[in-house]
Amino acid sequence: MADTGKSSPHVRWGVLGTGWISTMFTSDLLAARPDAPARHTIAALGSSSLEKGNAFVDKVWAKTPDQPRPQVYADYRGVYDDPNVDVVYVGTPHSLHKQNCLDAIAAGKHVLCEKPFTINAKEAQEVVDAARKKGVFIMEAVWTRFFPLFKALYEEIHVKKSIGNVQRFFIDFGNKMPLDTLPANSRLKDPALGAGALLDIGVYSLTYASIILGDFKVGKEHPKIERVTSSLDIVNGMDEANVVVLDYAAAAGGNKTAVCTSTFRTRGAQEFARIEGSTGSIVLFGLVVSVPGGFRVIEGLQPGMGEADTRSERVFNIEKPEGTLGFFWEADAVAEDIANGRTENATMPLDETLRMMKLMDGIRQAGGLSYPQDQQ
Ligand SMILES: NC(=O)C1=CN([C@@H]2O[C@H](COP(=O)(O)OP(=O)(O)OC[C@H]3O[C@@H](n4cnc5c(N)ncnc54)[C@H](OP(=O)(O)O)[C@@H]3O)[C@@H](O)[C@H]2O)C=CC1
Ligand SMILES: O=C1OC[C@@H](O)[C@H](O)[C@H]1O
Repeated sequence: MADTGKSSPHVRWGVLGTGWISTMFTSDLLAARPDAPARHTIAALGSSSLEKGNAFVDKVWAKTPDQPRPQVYADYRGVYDDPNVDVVYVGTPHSLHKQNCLDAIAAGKHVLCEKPFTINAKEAQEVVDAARKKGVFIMEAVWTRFFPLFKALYEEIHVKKSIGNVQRFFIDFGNKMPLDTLPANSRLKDPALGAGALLDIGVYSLTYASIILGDFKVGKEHPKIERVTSSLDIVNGMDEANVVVLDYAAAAGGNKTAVCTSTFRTRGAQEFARIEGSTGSIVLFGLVVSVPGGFRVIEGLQPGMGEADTRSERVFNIEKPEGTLGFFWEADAVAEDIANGRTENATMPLDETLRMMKLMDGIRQAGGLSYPQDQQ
């Protein structure tokens, strides 16, 4: 079991998959962080082959050779059955998440599963039910929620009330993908693997909108969304781009609208989102939507013609250790939860995952986008 001593919690991870996200997640956990609130060991790695697994370890551990190397397995079963693994990290394509989670749960492991949690809400419910029955911890890895950005935004919007009542929110996640040259079996192109902008990156735009317009409330506490309007641009069985408008009437203050877009066709701007309030606005910026860098608070409204400009501006920048992306924040939260015997995380509870999956199911249904898994 995870170390529950009084010192900082320590968890031993078993990673599934050797792709892009497993590389980034693992590198962040191995990076030196002197003030880290939790300790992480990568105890095991599951891959489709020993060759791939060992090549992954050689590459990822090159910068931190003193960190213990994991046991490498030529399948995922080895990770589920490894007694040195406390929590399984699912870094495989979306369509595999359900089975990987169910297998890890059946083996009694805690789970952190990449976003989107599953292909649809039905699959998500199956996994949630299994985890609850087994009594293990499970969370969807919506890592951006764990950035200090949202705590700082809460302070600005709800404590300092720097921009008055929030009225509108605009966000765009543009992530240009080389769709013409990617192989047909790429997870970004193959509908059977859950390809499409909504599930891959639209989930972030919807997450930000939910947090900002939903008064930072998750799961069953989340205010009702009065109307969802959307348009999916579907090519070869997947949405290459989408637009979703969320109208909230029941949020505090009422009548708030979010315009959320995501696309695989172009790279979005560095200033990716804007929160408009009755007395000011906040502009969010960063590398990409999933890796925010901070925000600018603009107190005061844009002057009208002939009016003096009385606005003032402040900037909040997110600090993190050199060379890291910020995956350690969600990993630390998982470690804290497991060490304290919790089976869900308060920032990203299972009801919030189910709510988001249902929201995306509805958007896909309205736009005529279905995956093979929807028929099962
Ligand atoms: N939080 C974040 O910022 C990000 C999250 N993600 C999420 O992580 C998941 C994986 O994405 P990403 O790492 O980009 O994907 P990759 O294609 O780069 O890697 C996926 C890995 O999964 C394993 N795998 C198992 N079955 C298959 C299959 N049928 N086809 C392809 N790979 C398979 C492979 O590892 P092996 O052969 O070693 O088993 C492969 O390397 C997705 O669900 C995505 O949404 C992705 C990027 C960023
Ligand atoms: O979660 C993600 O964020 C970054 C993107 O590059 C990636 O496709 C997506 O899965």
